[in-house]
Amino acid sequence: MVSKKNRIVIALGGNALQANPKDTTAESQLVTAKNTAKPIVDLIQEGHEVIIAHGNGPQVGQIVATYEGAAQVNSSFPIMPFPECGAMSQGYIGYHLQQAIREEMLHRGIKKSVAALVTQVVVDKKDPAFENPTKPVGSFFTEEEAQRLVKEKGYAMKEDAGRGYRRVVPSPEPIDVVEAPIVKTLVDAGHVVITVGGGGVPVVDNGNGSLEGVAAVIDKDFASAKIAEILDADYLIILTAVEKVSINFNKPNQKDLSELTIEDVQKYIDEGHFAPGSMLPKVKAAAKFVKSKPGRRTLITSLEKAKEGIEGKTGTVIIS
Ligand SMILES: Nc1ncnc2c1ncn2[C@@H]1O[C@H](COP(=O)(O)OP(=O)(O)O)[C@@H](O)[C@H]1O
Ligand SMILES: NC(=O)OP(=O)(O)O
Repeated sequence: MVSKKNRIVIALGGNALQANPKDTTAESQLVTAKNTAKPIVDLIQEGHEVIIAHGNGPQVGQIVATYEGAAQVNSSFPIMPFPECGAMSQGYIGYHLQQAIREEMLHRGIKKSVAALVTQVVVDKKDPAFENPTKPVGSFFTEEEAQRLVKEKGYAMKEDAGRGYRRVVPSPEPIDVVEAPIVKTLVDAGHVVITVGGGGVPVVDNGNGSLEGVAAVIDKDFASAKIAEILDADYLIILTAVEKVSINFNKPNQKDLSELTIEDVQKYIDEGHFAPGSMLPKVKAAAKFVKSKPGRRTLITSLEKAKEGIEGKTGTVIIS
């Protein structure tokens, strides 16, 4: 699929980075990051300019829950605001990715630097998403546990694509990436950049030159499409837990798709084939990026199949 030298934004799923939902330890995530680094460094080795974005749904939820748990044990322990937890998740995941990518590049004799940049993304404080939480964060719960959390903590809980119940938080649309000029400077200079982690820390512009963090989680697929547009990227590659996008997902008549036009995407969205909070934002972000300029393409595939997907052997390609 990717032949000549290109500028490529790779979006890594937060769930995909915690490959085993039963093992959400940092040690396990670092192992996944090391495996993830391989197909990323393949692209770097081929001479492509690579920018990495990543999700943080499970991780930010776990950070929030850790602070809440600590405050229950010791009331002098502060509750950490959501945007600060988002920034921590960027540091946590960015650290793993930069360590893994650096090591893989060193191993292959590639002399490049990699840096994770704490990135703020501007959202509209009047975005209707604030009234309707949709973004799943944190661990998966049974229906019973979810009902208890609604009662005890006032969380909004929703079923997540047949995998169990998760807390949901508002997910406003990304408008602008505050640090985009710095990302561009670093990429132009040949460095590998990890940015818009967790969709970026959501901030609103107060109109007086100051930015203020807000309690939300931006969808990293939309943030990735946004930074890809700003950087004039050729490709957006969304790596998640499934090899291909499907229609009739999880049903006996499930059909995996290899290629989708933006018209197909709209048709299947209208028919309700993509679960909100999981596959729906991916296909929407894919179509948005492809539509933004002729020649742009998006690939959606799994971390494990990334290499084959990039070689055009599997995955779902979205074209105009
Ligand atoms: N139509 C569909 N085709 C493929 N996967 C789907 C579909 N609808 C929902 N899904 C689910 O979406 C998941 C990807 O979303 P999610 O786990 O939120 O991604 P991320 O890797 O970005 O964290 C897949 O693993 C799958 O369980
Ligand atoms: N922020 C975000 O989109 O995270 P996930 O990829 O984990 O859903």
